[in-house]
Amino acid sequence: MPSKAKLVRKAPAPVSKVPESSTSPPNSPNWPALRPLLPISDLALVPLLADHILTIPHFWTNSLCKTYVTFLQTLPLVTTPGKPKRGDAVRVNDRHQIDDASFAEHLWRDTALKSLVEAAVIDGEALSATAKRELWGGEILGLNSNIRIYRYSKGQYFDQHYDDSNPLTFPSQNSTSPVAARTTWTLLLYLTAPTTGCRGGETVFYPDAPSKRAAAPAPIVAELEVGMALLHRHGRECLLHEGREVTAGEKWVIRSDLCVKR
Ligand SMILES: O=C(O)CCC(=O)C(=O)O
Ligand SMILES: [Fe+2]
Repeated sequence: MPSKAKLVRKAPAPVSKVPESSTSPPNSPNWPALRPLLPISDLALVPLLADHILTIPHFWTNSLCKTYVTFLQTLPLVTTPGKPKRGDAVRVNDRHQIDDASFAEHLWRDTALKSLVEAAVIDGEALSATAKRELWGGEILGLNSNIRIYRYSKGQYFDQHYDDSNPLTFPSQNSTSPVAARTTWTLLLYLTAPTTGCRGGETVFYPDAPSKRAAAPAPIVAELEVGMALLHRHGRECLLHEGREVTAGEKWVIRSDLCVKR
């Protein structure tokens, strides 16, 4: 007979999840914990186009991205209906959209995002309070609770478009009444890249020509990198942009927006 000790099974290690809060919707997914992450000292805002496009390489680690792709595959994704509404860009991908203020808050506070955005050190220079307000479009509150998950498979893409700034109400930290807010920058977090077998899918920006007669500047290509976050200004100052067609593998993206006080 086996000894008692041998029969005692080790309890499975608890899977730590993003803790639920009162701001989780009833159908909130069981988001995996946001770790491992690199220390903030290893991360920085890197301009791709000054004042318009900033990236944070290695914002999420490869292993966290892998955990998320596995998890996100279990969510119900909706394939874009073939014909867009009038005025809407052609988006051909599979999407899961959820209003989840709790997850948005974790993505903001439990990662380096809040610190990097609030510190706004760009090219080694810390912006003044005024320059920060100008850059972010106001007093920063956090991330839009409207979380969008995109999966692009071979042949899928997001055609050229501009992202709108949207008015919304933001859950308040210290008072019960929500704060009037608006979105000012798009956040894209890439979970896959050529290193995971995804080809194509780059986000490409088309800056306006400086004058009618001037030639259009060269497009700016954000190459996919696993765990890289990209922020770009949207609303009135949004650059025309697209998600190029994926030609192999899958492109996975988490999208939210930076919100400021209205
Ligand atoms: O997937 C991309 O690269 C672009 C996504 C995008 O433009 C959007 O969500 O508005
Ligand atoms: Fe967009």
